[in-house]
This record gives sequence, structure tokens and C-alpha cells, in this order.
Amino acid sequence: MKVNSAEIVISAVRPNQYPEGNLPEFALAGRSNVGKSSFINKMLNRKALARISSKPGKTQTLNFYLINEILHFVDVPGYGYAKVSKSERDAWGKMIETYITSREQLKAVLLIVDLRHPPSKDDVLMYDFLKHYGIPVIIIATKADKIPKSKWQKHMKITKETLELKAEDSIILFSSETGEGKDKAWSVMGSFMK
Ligand SMILES: Nc1nc2c(ncn2[C@@H]2O[C@H](COP(=O)(O)OP(=O)(O)OP(=O)(O)O)[C@@H](O)[C@H]2O)c(=O)[nH]1
Ligand SMILES: [Mg+2]
Repeated sequence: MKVNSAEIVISAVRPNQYPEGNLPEFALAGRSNVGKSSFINKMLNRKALARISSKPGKTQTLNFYLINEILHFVDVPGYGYAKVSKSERDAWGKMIETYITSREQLKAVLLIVDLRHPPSKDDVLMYDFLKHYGIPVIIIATKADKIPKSKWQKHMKITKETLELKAEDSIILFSSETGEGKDKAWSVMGSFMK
């Protein structure tokens, strides 16, 4: 897809702050620092629309981005960051659960995992949580540029097996450095927009 416009619409916590209207929506989930914001920027050809940081835990709210006036991307705060207090973690959990279970515009969750390592326990929990609520999932196995191409398929297999990926869900090898997987990601999202 050619991206002509991309803008942040709102940083929301509660449902009454979510954008109105019926545009299809795709949310990004994944471990803190795994590369969710970088994924959004690469998909949109923007250097820094979604804030990237070397410090984990940067994204704290649900950040809604409007793309080409036809869809929303939602950048979700990452999980698994050790230095987060229990009350912050609980608030995060509530915010995500409310969003996932109430947002009818949500077409699929893009679950970002690190291709270099097997999905973490938290990644597996998140995948199971999404499946429990019947949400379609697109696994984005990112940072592919950090391992040799010869190892890609082996790591993809480990990722699929660790998640026990369901047949209806897809997995896409990705790199925010090189743009690997970008066209495929747009095309899989497109199949949810018909
Ligand atoms: N080499 C390489 N580095 C990446 C890639 N994706 C992300 N990074 C780096 O990983 C770090 C974290 O990226 P972010 O996009 O901020 O991660 P995030 O998941 O949004 O993090 P939080 O918002 O804190 O949850 C940054 O230093 C990025 O430059 C990738 O595909 N390849
Ligand atoms: Mg982020």
C-alpha cells in the first residue's frame, strides 16, 4: 500500500477516548522494546511518527494513528518490562483487556515477536489471550536483519512451534531495518479489510 497520509489521532486510555467511526483497526502487541513502534514507522515510511526509544516502556497509552483516512493502527504499550510496578501492570492489563474485548473495529492484532529468540512466556500468554477472545492474530517476527538469512527458516519454525500457531493465523518475517516483509504485512492486513 502506498501511504499518503499518517497522523496520530489520539492517545487514549478509556473507551470514551477511542476514535469514533467504523474504520478497520489493527493493534500492535508485543514485549516492551521488541520493535512495535519501529514496525509502525517502517510500514508508514515515517522516521519517527511512533516514538522509538532504547529505553523500554516508552509507550504508555493506546496511540491511535490514522492511515490514508482508511484504517487505524494502534500502538499498545509493551509487556514484560521488569521495572513496572504491580499497580501499573494491573492498569495496563485492564486497559488492554477492555480494548480487546470491546473494540468492534479491531480486525486483527499484530503480535510482534523477536525472530532471534523463541517467543517468551509472556508472548505465549498474549497469543493465548487473543485466541481466547477469538481475535485474529498476525505474528510479525521482527529484527530478521540481526540473524543470517540461512537461519531464518529455522527460527520461524521455532516461533510457530513455541506459540502453537493456529492454522488460521499468519506469520510474517520482518525487519524494520531493511523493510523485509513489509509488502506481505500490508497484503495480509488487506485481506482483513474486504
Ligand atoms: N536491527 C533492528 N533493530 C530494531 C528493529 N526493530 C526495532 N529495533 C530497535 O529496537 C529498539 C526498540 O524499538 P521500539 O520500536 O521502540 O520498540 P517498542 O516495542 O515500540 O518498545 P516500547 O514502546 O517500549 O514497548 C530500538 O532501538 C529500535 O531501533 C529491527 O527490525 N531491526
Ligand atoms: Mg513503542
